[in-house]
Amino acid sequence: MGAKIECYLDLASYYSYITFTDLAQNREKLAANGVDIEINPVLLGGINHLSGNKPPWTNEVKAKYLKYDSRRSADRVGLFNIQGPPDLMAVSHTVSPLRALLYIKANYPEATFLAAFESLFMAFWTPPNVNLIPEENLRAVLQGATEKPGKSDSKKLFTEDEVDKIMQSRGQMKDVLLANTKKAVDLGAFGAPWIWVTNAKGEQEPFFGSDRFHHIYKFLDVPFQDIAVLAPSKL
Ligand SMILES: N[C@@H](CCC(=O)N[C@@H](CS)C(=O)NCC(=O)O)C(=O)O
Repeated sequence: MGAKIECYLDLASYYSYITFTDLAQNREKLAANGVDIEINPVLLGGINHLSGNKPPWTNEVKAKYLKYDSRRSADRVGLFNIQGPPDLMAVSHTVSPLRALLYIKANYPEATFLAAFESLFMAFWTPPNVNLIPEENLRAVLQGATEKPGKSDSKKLFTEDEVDKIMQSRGQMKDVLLANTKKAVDLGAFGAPWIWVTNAKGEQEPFFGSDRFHHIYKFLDVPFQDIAVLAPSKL
């Protein structure tokens, strides 16, 4: 097995979106360094349940801090317009869109799966924050999804018939979503993004969070630029 980054991500996880965006920006260079990326949809609620954890924002003190940290993290990857839905708890049970993504992953090219994932992330986290639980909302986002997410003038990802098929067939992916979620927990997950990395020597380690890429790249032994203080710039 070659070097690989396997990510376990939920649409309702803010830091999963940051991770997804960061990896999209580095995907080509990682491939050039012999590192494959695989994105696995999981239900964060299931991970929390199975691992005995709770979303950090349910703790008032953490929620206060996360206001700063989430904005800084989004700025770092260029997502300047995202914010949590006001009713995050109510819209977090993303089983239906995650199953749709799993169906797309199993039946379409990787680029289509990635563009669909990004379109759903964008809809969920960009005001006015689409609630993806009602069937008609999910259908509308898939219908509007394009090859370049956010650019309505680029080619549509799916025809109306294809959206119908995805909507009708997503129930088939029930067990796959469950298996992915359990697998993440078996790999040690207590939250998302959970990132399981295999290096060229075949060694494997887990990483938690969108802010661990310096550790991941060191473990993978790929060249990267680490955080370093520079001398003050001269005028
Ligand atoms: N420091 C991490 C935080 C990641 C994080 O808080 N993820 C949430 C979901 S969006 C979670 O599952 N947290 C579980 C925990 O903190 O125990 C990052 O920057 O990505």
